[in-house]
Amino acid sequence: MSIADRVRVKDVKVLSDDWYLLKKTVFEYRRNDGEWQVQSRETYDRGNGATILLYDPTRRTVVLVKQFRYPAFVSGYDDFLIETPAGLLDNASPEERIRAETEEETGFRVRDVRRVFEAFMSPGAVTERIYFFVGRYEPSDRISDGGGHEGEGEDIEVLEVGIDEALAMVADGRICDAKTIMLLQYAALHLFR
Ligand SMILES: Nc1nc2c(ncn2[C@@H]2O[C@H](COP(=O)(O)OP(=O)(O)O[C@H]3O[C@H](CO)[C@@H](O)[C@H](O)[C@@H]3O)[C@@H](O)[C@H]2O)c(=O)[nH]1
Ligand SMILES: [Mg+2]
Repeated sequence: MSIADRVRVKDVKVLSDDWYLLKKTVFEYRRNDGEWQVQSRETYDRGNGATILLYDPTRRTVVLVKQFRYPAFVSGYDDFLIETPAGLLDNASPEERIRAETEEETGFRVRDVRRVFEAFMSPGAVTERIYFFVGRYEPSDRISDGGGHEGEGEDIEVLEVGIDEALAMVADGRICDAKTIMLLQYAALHLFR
């Protein structure tokens, strides 16, 4: 049996269809006890995304990006956010997208990338699934400054940080972005010994 057999959509209202899409859906859900219950949920659809940890196991470093994030700012965070490079898929495959995005944001040309897991980041409200990658780099792989698209408002600083320092930044809160914490912990477990 599929979950689809337990959901009957009754009504879908588009609340906002601007940069991304916000809908309110009324549906019936069949509970574990067999009762059908009417529920209403808002879903915010920005498509799916991809993110990558570039790591150099020889020099024990990783590449991160630092940028202004308005939603974090309005949530009371008065600093730039330090993150792994990431981007929305925009109909491309996750691997295709992460290669292009890494180059745009960091200036590093990526060689081999490896998909390590995928995750819903906020499944109570946001439809987005993020595909997580890791890839090795060397200093000579840097072919431009990166920085993102100025015309789209991107103003990205590229950081190269030692893995131990990056993990210390997670511990003391200087890194507080979920995808970044997930990839750094993956790196501590599997990429750096
Ligand atoms: N005009 C306008 N531009 C927007 C809006 N929202 C985003 N943008 C612009 O759309 C572009 C999206 O850039 P990407 O690099 O593709 O995405 P991202 O913002 O880095 O998002 C990545 O990280 C997010 C946070 O972790 C992820 O949620 C997302 O999936 C992705 O991985 C950026 O230039 C951003 O400024 C908006 O409401 N209005
Ligand atoms: Mg981005």
